[in-house]
Amino acid sequence: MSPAAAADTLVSIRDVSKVFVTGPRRRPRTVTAVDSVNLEIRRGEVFAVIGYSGAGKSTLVRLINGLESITSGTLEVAGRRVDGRSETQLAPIRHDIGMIFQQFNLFTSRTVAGNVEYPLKRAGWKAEDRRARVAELLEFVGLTERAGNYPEQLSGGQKQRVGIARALATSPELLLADESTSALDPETTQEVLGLLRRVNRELGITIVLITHEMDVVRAVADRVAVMDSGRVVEVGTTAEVFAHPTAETTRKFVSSVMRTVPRPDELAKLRAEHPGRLVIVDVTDRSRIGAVLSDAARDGVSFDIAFGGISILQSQSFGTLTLSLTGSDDAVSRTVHALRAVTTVQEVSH
Ligand SMILES: Nc1ncnc2c1ncn2[C@@H]1O[C@H](COP(=O)(O)OP(=O)(O)OP(=O)(O)O)[C@@H](O)[C@H]1O
Repeated sequence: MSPAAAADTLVSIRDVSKVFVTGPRRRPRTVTAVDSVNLEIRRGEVFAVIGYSGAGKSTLVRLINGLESITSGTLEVAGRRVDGRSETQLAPIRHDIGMIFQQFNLFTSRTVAGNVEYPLKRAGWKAEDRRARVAELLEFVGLTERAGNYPEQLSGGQKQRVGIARALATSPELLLADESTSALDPETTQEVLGLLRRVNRELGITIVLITHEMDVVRAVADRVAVMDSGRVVEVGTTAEVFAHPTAETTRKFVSSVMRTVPRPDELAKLRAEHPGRLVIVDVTDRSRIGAVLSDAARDGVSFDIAFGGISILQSQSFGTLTLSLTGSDDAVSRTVHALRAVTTVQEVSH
């Protein structure tokens, strides 16, 4: 790795595995929760880890802050080794890492201010400094008025905002968010995601966010890793992964929020309705499909849009269109050829 790349990396995960041993001592069973994972998480990014239940997401995140011990491999946060450290050695590293949880994990017997103040007390801050810091944090998350309330008096979204304020108290460089919006309704989810975006942009804090919802990835993540059975099966910018998912699991996730390609049963129906040659074309900012189709019209080829969808993600257009092309065989072939020159074309066989 070049020194510049190293400076950019906040979390470096190299060939990391975690094996749990469960069951009775006579017949132990092993579960490889994280399997030979390699990831570099860059300073300042929002990095999402997505996967179905049991994929190993929570375990991976718990390895990052040393809540679980690493079975093999090396893991560094801000250049400091996390693997093979004692609890005492982990303390200063954890100081740099905040964490928020699905069930908020607030102290029910402490007020909102008391919850946010807690890590400052542990870090040995003076009462006066603690008061000022708590006020600043509550203002940032918009809960100044709620300082004296107890968690049970708050909505789910407000509780998570307290969780965020508490996690930020000691100014960590990294925030780990484990299914931080899964217990919330869609509107509150958007509100909490908006706050996480501010944490990232205004405070410059790197965020590693675990989720099983592709909508959450789309809303906030710069890059995403897809996990399946303990392995990272795909990693890329959110736009790349949405536009060109390669792993089967990723395709399923993307189609859960974006379905621009017809299913096989829908294709049969489209074929029956559209007598022309059916092709599925990728639409991106660079593909000049409109220009090709205008030329095709001059060549006697007409087209119908049978299926499709185009969306914008991280300011880039992406999607697909299923086109039905009609005209002489030669002219239609010329059009398909011209489309291939500007984008990816998938022929739908008859
Ligand atoms: N403490 C543990 N002891 C034994 N097995 C565990 C332990 N923690 C996790 N596992 C197993 O490791 C695998 C990965 O679990 P993990 O919780 O990391 O997945 P996940 O993707 O976060 O799923 P979820 O979204 O349901 O939390 C699962 O098979 C799980 O049963």
